[in-house]
Amino acid sequence: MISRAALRTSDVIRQAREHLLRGQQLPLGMLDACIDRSWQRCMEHGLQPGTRPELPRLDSSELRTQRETHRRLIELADPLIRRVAEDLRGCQLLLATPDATVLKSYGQRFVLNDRFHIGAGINLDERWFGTNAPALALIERAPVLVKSCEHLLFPDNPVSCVAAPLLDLNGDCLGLIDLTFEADHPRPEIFLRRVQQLTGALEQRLFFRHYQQHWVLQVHASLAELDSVSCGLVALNETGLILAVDSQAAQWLGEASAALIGRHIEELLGNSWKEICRQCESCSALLGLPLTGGQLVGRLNPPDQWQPAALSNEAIVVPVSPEPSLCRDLEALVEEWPMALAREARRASRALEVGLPVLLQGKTGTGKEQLARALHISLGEQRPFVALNCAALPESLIEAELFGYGEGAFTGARKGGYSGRLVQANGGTLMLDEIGDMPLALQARLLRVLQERVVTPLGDHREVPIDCRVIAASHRDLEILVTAGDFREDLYYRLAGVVVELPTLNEQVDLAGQIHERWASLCRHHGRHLVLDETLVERLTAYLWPGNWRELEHCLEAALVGAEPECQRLTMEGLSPRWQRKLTQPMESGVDSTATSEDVCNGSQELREMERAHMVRTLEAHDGNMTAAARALGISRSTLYRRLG
Ligand SMILES: Nc1ncnc2c1ncn2[C@@H]1O[C@H](COP(=O)(O)OP(=O)(O)OP(=O)(O)O)[C@@H](O)[C@H]1O
Repeated sequence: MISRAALRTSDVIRQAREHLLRGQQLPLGMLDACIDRSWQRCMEHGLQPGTRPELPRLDSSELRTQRETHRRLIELADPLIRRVAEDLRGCQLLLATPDATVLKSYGQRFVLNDRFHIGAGINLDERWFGTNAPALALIERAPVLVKSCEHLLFPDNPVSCVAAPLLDLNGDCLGLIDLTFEADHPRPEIFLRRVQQLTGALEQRLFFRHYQQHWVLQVHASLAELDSVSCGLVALNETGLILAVDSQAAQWLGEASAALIGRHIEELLGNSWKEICRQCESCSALLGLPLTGGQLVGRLNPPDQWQPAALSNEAIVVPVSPEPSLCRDLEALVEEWPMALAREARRASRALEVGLPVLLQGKTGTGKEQLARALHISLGEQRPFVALNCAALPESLIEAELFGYGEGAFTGARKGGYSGRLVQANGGTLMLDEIGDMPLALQARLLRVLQERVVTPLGDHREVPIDCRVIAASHRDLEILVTAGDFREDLYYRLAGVVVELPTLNEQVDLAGQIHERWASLCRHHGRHLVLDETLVERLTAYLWPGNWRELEHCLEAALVGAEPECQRLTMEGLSPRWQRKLTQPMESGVDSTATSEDVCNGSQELREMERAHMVRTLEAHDGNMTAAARALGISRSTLYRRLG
């Protein structure tokens, strides 16, 4: 289907459309077979080229209900699709239900024609939308490519799309993933492969999840490919009997799944099952599989992925001992801050003191952790400060890490169990960093703990009372996440006792003054006395600083410690070539997508007007949804409000 569809030229497809409009039968083979079938079905539904259909679209509460219904699908697919969307700039990815209702949209937002944009809440059923990749993938139960001109009702639309269904272990359809890209892309089959890889990876994840209490054998002909989507998976019970075989494994093993299920793995491996299990008592083991017809490589994964080694891995836990530079007393920290912000920080400190939670919001490097530590210190230095980065922990470990577990809670649990970060923070402060990245299912458990103030460790029925102050932080706007259904509203209100929004460097009222302050403090710290050249300061203030304070600090400190001993004034020439380049080409400097919008906003009145018009258009394209529009523009929602205000 891939190559044949790719070979169809738009001229041939146009001719086919004309045949259809004249009521003539299409010559056999003129269209790709699945497109042909789809066009025939569309005609039977009364659709034909030129039909302008009314598309059903869910309102926000209906969409929330759909998302709740398909919560498991979203939790499974969301992180992977996000990653692909970040990779494939300029493409749009959709996650949809088995009846083609779009649950979420990622990346670019394409508009099909002046009437519809593709986004969450629309339903792409063939009966009203005509030929399209999501509908076809569901009907054909296979990956499909639908080129721009093959969309029966929208032949002049600017996009082509590929889609693949996501099947569960029984072969039932859980949903689908669509990838939409510009129609003139020369190699659409690349996207088809990408979407197949994505659904393949998700199906493997489902298999591992389903059989997490069992042994899972990965098989492939090549060691290098053992972790790829082309590897096959076999689930085994504790005695080595085969419980399930996925389609890839059946291919590698050269037999139908049904013929393999119920047989003993020793028949395939030649080794004793006991011996193999002993090899991988604490971790997965690599095996050579001497099979008739050739040698395969395998990896046998023991039941339950939660290994004690992984749980005690300190690298995934934010260290409890604070970095010296981050440990500043609250008053010293807010001394130079704008008055309103300093007032908010003091308010947060008072709130924390009486047990109210504090939420710190701000882009990366805006000083959330620094403020959290200062707030903690203002309560009394003797108490523990426990920071947990919710984004850095694998999803399967967060629960054990937060709530702890009892002895023998699962295979390989530490002797004596583990108290968990919440209990460790007892009497002190718990910082839940990047809380916006916490999976929805865990949010529910955390909410219960915060309400009831007791923790029940995994595998243990005893309740442990906890008494700690909570500071949550996120670079993502939690209100936006709540609106999008990605963060629980009730948890948001539980955490947002006092909200402090930390401004980006570009939002500082007196950035030049702040740069001088920071420079003076660094000079004191390093015992140097260099003057900052004013032309350089101008360049520094014009730069966008996507990494905020952290980036500024790196830039200034590197220049200071690298300056010649006799140097008295730091000018542009004193900076590294990389920094000189960044500061002279500010528009290109941004890895950060805020660069374009922000930079234009700093420009002339005319540019500002153009920027505003662009924002209004984007907002309209997103049905007035500020969250979605801000995301599409690559700026924060508050920035969007401000710029439009
Ligand atoms: N107001 C400030 N003045 C000067 N330096 C600051 C200020 N705020 C933060 N910094 C410095 O910026 C760096 C980053 O701060 P911090 O780690 O607190 O930011 P963050 O918002 O938690 O970042 P991330 O979200 O990436 O974890 C630190 O080295 C800190 O000392």
